[in-house]
Amino acid sequence: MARSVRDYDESDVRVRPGRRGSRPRTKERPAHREAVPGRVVTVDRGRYTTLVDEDGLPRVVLAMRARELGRKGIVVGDRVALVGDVSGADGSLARIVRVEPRSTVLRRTADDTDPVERVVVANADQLVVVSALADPEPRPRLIDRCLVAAYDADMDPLLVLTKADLTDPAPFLAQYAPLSVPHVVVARRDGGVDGLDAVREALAGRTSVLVGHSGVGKSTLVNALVPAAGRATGVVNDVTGRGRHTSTSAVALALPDDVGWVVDTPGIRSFGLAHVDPERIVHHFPDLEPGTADCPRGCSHDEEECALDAWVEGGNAGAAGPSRLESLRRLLRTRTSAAGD
Ligand SMILES: Nc1nc2c(ncn2[C@@H]2O[C@H](COP(=O)(O)OP(=O)(O)OP(=O)(O)O)[C@@H](O)[C@H]2O)c(=O)[nH]1
Ligand SMILES: [Zn+2]
Repeated sequence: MARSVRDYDESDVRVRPGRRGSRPRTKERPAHREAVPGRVVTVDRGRYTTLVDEDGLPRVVLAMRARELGRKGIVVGDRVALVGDVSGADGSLARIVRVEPRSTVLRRTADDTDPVERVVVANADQLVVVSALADPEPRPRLIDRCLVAAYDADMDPLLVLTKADLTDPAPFLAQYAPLSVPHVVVARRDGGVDGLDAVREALAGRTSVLVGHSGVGKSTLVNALVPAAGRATGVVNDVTGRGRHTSTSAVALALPDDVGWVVDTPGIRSFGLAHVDPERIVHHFPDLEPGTADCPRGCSHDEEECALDAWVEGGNAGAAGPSRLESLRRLLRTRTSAAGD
């Protein structure tokens, strides 16, 4: 994580540009008021568990929000500046004085228990939709909704299809082929996970949010990818003193060898799509997008006057044009279909 001190502007933050790792890392380090950068790994009832890596020895630092932050939300994945006791020692509590600008935000849909649509993860660049090929059956409408959420958030989607040992993945893949979404197929073999290397490769160098409904094998995957996942959660719980981690908050886990992050999202089943602008989705179909030039103003791209039909019929999007347009419209329609299914 790059240390960024250039623009700390809080009055109680003393800026010392260019110094890095000059203090010895000891548990006894006194409280000080100089901001250090950290990344939020989980949020639980007003306590933020952050990972601070000043000198290549990452440590878990528990923090609360500073008053001067006002009502600004802090979510998993946020890069923050911490002051106060940033030692990470037992019982210590730092303060978050700044939230760095976010590169992306992923919002969860409003639901029965919480009517407000909320940002759940910041700064992720890939949305990994985990789906079983069987047991439970894939839910294409839910997958489509996740793809739309990814496109809207400017995140790259990745499909991870589990349980290929139970059924042939070909029919499912055929259904998704026109979207050309990257995918990885995994299966259980000899007590291990077959295809794990391909998943690792797809996650390398990225911050990936994993979503998937219950039973698809997401935990199995996370545990295989991050052998220390259980332990990491344990550390978090030691620090927060809250016992077993039962919250439904997302948890960011560092992949071994520092090759990226995965954010596990236990409680997130769907996304709010009502306000998604069709143009943001079409933008991910570069073969079709130029054809919208002749559309009427405010075209939904799913109406009679839409210019895309003529564009595709004219062969402008190649042989795959018709199926691509059909898939695009299928995604556009998820915005109005029921959430969560
Ligand atoms: N046959 C087969 N079973 C699998 C595979 N991956 C996971 N499972 C099984 O599927 C069940 C669900 O796996 P989990 O990893 O707990 O699924 P999850 O998505 O985390 O589900 P929740 O914990 O309910 O959120 C378990 O019994 C796993 O052993 C696979 O590739 N093939
Ligand atoms: Zn149109």
